Amino acid sequence: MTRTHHTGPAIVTRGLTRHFTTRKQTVEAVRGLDLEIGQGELVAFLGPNGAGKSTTLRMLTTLIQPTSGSATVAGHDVVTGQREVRGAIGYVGQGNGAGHQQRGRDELISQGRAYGLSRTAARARAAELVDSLDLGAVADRKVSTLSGGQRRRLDIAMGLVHLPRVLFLDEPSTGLDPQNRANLQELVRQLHSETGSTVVLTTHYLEEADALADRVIVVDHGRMIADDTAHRLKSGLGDLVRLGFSSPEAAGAAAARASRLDGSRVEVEGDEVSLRVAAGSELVAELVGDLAAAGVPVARLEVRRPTLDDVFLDLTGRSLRESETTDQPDSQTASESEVAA
Ligand SMILES: Nc1ncnc2c1ncn2[C@@H]1O[C@H](COP(=O)(O)OP(=O)(O)OP(=O)(O)O)[C@@H](O)[C@H]1O
Repeated sequence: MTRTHHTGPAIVTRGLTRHFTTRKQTVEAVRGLDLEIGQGELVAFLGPNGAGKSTTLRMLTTLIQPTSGSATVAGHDVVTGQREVRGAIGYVGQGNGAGHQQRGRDELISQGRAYGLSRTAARARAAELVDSLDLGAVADRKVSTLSGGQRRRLDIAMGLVHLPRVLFLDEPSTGLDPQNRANLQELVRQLHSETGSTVVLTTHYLEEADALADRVIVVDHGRMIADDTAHRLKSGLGDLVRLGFSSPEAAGAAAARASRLDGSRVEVEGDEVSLRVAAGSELVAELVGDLAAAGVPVARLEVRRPTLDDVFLDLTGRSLRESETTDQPDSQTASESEVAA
């Protein structure tokens, strides 16, 4: 199969906003998102439950309309150019889209037919996908008999049938065990490098965003709070250094000296001093020597590179891992019929 290209960014959003109105309340799921994603980028939307990741994806894939603002995907407006957008994208949602009683291969062929391929072309495309996604051993089994990981691979194959220019994956590895999650990440990476498609995925797995994406867009409460490479987001924080002392007094004295370091942020808790410094390891060696000379020897020492969770904590004052368990979506069960754009 071949595909046509447009020039310009793969995705542009301007003030993209979506509210949901239920009987009880209005939820501002996405609040004024301004975004530009270039062709061929691999981007992760990272954020806790209820942050607005799926809602953003659902607007970009034309499943729901924005309340206000605008978005184009592959050069087409998501409202006025719905058909064109749908022709240009692949979407793998959170639920498994494939029917249960059909064989995987037949699902792929039906999907190809739905996208306008002839029967012969649809068969050929299905065979190609079975081969490239390593589905040979399972393609001729009923979907209902597949494992979670196999089914997820089939879902992705479904999203790729028409060689989409932009592939959206909504939490592709949720519910998979670590081995299958790693396999799936490898598959996404491989697909991205082989097809050159733009790939946008949502995740609440920090490690996934970190390992997979060229660019990480962190969202919280419907807003974008950071947008950069994982590496730059983390290195912007500096290294995290924890020093232990023999007493709180010694820790206080050490903190006073440590705060003289350029750009450091120092906190004291009991007999421990935590600080963040750029290029932590080198400065720490100096600091430890300096403290020993000043009669405040360091008893324990830990230098840690920041994680994306530290970035989230720095931006929001709470940990992404904690907000996973505490931020329950307010009205996840509300049905679409209750919803007003
Ligand atoms: N159909 C709907 N009706 C009412 N509220 C909704 C609807 N869909 C989403 N919401 C609300 O919008 C907010 C954002 O939800 P969304 O599903 O976009 O978050 P998310 O970041 O994808 O979360 P998760 O990681 O749990 O999938 C949540 O408060 C959610 O309850």
